[in-house]
Amino acid sequence: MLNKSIMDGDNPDLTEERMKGAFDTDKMAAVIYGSEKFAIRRREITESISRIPQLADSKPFSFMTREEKISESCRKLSVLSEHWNQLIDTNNEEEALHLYREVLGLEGHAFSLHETMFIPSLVAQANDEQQEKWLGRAKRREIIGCYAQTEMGHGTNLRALETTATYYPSTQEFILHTPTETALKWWPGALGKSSNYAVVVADLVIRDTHYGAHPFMVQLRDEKTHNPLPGITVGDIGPKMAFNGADNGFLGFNQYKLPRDHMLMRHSRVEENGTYTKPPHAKIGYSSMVKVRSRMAMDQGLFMVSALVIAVRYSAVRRQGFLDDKSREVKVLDYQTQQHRLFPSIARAYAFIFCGFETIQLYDQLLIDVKNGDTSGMSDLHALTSGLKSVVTHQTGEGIEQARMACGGHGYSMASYISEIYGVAIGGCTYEGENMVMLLQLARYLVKSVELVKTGKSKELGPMMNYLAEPDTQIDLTSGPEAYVKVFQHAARRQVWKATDKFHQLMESGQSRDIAWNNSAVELTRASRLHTRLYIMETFIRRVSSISDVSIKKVLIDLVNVHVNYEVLDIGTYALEHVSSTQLDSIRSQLYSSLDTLRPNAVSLIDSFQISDMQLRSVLGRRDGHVYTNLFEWAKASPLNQTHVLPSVNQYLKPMMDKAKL
Ligand SMILES: CC(C)(COP(=O)(O)OP(=O)(O)OC[C@H]1O[C@@H](n2cnc3c(N)ncnc32)[C@H](O)[C@@H]1OP(=O)(O)O)[C@@H](O)C(=O)NCCC(=O)NCCSC(=O)/C=C/CCCCCCCCCCCCC(=O)O
Ligand SMILES: Cc1cc2nc3c(=O)[nH]c(=O)nc-3n(C[C@H](O)[C@H](O)[C@H](O)COP(=O)(O)OP(=O)(O)OC[C@H]3O[C@@H](n4cnc5c(N)ncnc54)[C@H](O)[C@@H]3O)c2cc1C
Repeated sequence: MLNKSIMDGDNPDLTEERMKGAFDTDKMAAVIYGSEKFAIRRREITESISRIPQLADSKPFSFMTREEKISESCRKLSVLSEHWNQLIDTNNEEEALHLYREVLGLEGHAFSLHETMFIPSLVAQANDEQQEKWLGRAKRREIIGCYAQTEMGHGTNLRALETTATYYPSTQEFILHTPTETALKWWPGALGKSSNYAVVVADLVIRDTHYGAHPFMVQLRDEKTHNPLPGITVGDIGPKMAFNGADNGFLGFNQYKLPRDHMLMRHSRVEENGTYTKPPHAKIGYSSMVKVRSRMAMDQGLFMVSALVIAVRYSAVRRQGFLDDKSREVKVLDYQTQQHRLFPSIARAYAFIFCGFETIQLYDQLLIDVKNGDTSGMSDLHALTSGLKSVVTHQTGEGIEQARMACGGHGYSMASYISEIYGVAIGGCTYEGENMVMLLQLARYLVKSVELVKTGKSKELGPMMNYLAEPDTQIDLTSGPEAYVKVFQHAARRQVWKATDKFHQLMESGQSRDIAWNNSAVELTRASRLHTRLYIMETFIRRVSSISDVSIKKVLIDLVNVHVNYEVLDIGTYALEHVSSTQLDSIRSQLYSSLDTLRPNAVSLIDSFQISDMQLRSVLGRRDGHVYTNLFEWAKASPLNQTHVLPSVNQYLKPMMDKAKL
């Protein structure tokens, strides 16, 4: 069987789609998840979870209050604690993330930041003795940690953080203090109620000299009672647009004492007498953010896929209107507009995930290099991940919203669960650095690269930057996807140079650097987006070219064709400077025919992600495709439907109507 999702009793429309698939979905899963071994492990973990009934949701998330969601995830975490070693290799981050996604979902939980930022901060920033003291405890989950950096008044501008950590050689202690209301830590995930420890980022002060943001390991709560320790004010910041299973929190310090060895000292040090040793790279303390940004292409790709699994399956069973055959309504997936709405996002999701693999590996390598004293790769990865997190979060938001609309009215219902996926995913446009700000970080790197070319130092260009020094050439669009890469290179190069020239001209006209930068900022962000989209396209093509299995490669080439045609048309205003409007018309025709080519494999392409019904938490997107029965059952389970007459009717509406009758 080529599509491993075929089951007796499924909706025949979906079975028909699965029969049409021209490739083996297990083999595709191995490509998506990087190896056959991991794809198998994912399935095994999912299977093992299904044998532990206490790990199932006690009721649909959409019917739970925020308090119930938090309690439910804590209940499951306590069940999981009995099964960790039997379910996963606890040293394998990807296995742990898969387990969390299955059992706890995407709405957040007590350990949301423990694995993603707290432990990585200890790994990257704590010295060997500190790791000896805390890392094992954190990994065994004896303590729960989070990452507390953002303050109510400042998130983006780290240099303006107000929380101080002042060192006193006489007592060999730091005093952590929150000098103003705006200095309250505000937003850290799992800080409010769950965590008893935090990596706190504070301005290091020694003898009135401010050394800027540094990380400190801080105990927040008593390990026996879980009460906040004296000098600490901590709580939950309230409900959010989504992600309400997490207790994002606030935190204030009132002259809170911290032993000297609680500053994380792998890279910078404060000696007993207050002597400060600076780190080998000024931004090395920012590594936890780079770690998360390097994961975001993968994580956002998976968010988009979840919405697409729902929308594509639903579109294959939803019949509405007629095409040729007037005896039976068509599957809405047969409409060109529906395909145009969904298939380019499927292509982007694959592309993001392939990019994500690369950037995760680049971060892991950087960690090793930095440990060995080599910080030379930091700027490259910072620039790359800054652009990538901004582009993928924005496009993921767009893709998920299109998926919702593609499900018509039912997409708007919580039964689809798409609104929750959307709400969680677009948080990524903000966290780990607001998107515009991060695009401008990449732009700094791009501008410097142009300056290298201008001053004859092209040899010093970083990875991916050589195209900035190349001349424009004729593009032969019949020569395959590489020609589309050339279009993107031309468009990105032109925009990067244009934005840089504008910035330089404004400075030459007398504007200060900062003002000239601000007056060029929109053009600079456009340059960063084009550069990043070029990187995504190149990575996608490179990954697909490396595949040896013929049937897998064939369908992925079809997907690449959708991608390159769609992307070039999407940057039409930039591309027009390099391709004629007649060529754009021909790209348009190719896009429509590539949608057609992909159509028979659409369901198998999204089934290949092997996202279980449990993980998807969507009534509309279930594997069995019995949409209408499932939807009705779900609505009947709504708390509002547990009585025929609601108390509020008796209390307010009936008396009001009765009064009106008098
Ligand atoms: C970078 C800043 C914007 C500026 O920093 P600053 O110090 O002021 O720097 P400048 O003086 O301007 O100089 C810039 C130069 O420095 C270089 N630089 C900057 N950063 C780096 C770096 N990291 N490495 C190398 N070099 C760097 C830069 O290139 C410049 O160089 P040059 O001068 O041009 O040569 C900084 O202020 C900043 O980073 N701001 C952003 C702040 C930020 O990102 N905050 C993040 C806070 S933490 C957070 O947000 C956490 C969120 C967690 C969310 C997790 C939620 C998960 C939800 C998903 C649920 C999924 C569930 C599924 C299950 C599961 O997976 O668990
Ligand atoms: C779901 C979620 C989870 C989070 N988790 C954590 C966590 O675990 N730990 C933690 O410490 N923090 C966390 N945060 C906080 C998050 O990191 C910050 O909100 C984020 O970095 C953005 O900073 P800000 O809120 O200060 O935005 P602001 O910087 O105030 O952004 C407001 C506007 O100003 C613009 N702007 C600001 N500066 C510039 C500039 N220099 N140039 C151009 N435009 C600019 C932005 O583009 C934006 O349009 C979380 C946030 C969310 C939403």
